[in-house]
Amino acid sequence: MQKGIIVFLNGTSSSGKSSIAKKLLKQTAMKFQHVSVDDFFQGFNDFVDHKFPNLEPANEVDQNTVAQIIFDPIISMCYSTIKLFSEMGVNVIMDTVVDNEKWFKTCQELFSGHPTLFVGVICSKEELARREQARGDRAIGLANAQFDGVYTFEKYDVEVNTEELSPEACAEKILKFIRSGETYSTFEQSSKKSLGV
Ligand SMILES: Nc1ncnc2c1ncn2[C@@H]1O[C@H](COP(=O)(O)OP(=O)(O)OP(=O)(O)O)[C@@H](O)[C@H]1O
Repeated sequence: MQKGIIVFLNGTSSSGKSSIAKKLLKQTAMKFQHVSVDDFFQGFNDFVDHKFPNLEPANEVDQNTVAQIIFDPIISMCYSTIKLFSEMGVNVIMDTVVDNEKWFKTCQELFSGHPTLFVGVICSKEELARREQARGDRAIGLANAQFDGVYTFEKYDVEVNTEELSPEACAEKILKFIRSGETYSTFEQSSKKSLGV
């Protein structure tokens, strides 16, 4: 049974991942599903808001504790969903920032044996800062904070520089690689420098 391709878009916030994903979804030559971790967090927030509208916490819970209790399982759920879709033969675009070694290794373990196309979505710090200002819906400095944790790889299957290429051209470059029939070996062989967990 043929597994679905996982298109792993590796880029910081504002690098252009969602814009590329939109173009991949719009074309008709090949079908994809778009899986973003944001949707899983949104689902959790909606669940709490609707199911527990009168929740009155008796304790202050700090961000680290929240992250340990709920962020990790939510992120795991997102990655597992991607794996499941691939197992079902569905092509998936993975649109989430993986900026630490722990989560990168988790993806590698989970996606082992699944064709994972490793795409470097490249953009300079200066342009990321400019986009962040222009968007107004992301914390200023977020991309810069993620930069060193995200761009730690020497090799990708496909590299797209979003300062030079439009989202359409980036999507076309990715599709061209898929059509070429080359195998995707880079992801399994990659390792992230130890940059914190
Ligand atoms: N190839 C491109 N050329 C020019 N501008 C771009 C390009 N790709 C994205 N942008 C612009 O950069 C901004 C961020 O793009 P996008 O939402 O695709 O990034 P992202 O990586 O998905 O960010 P996040 O992870 O924060 O959701 C948008 O304003 C978008 O219009």
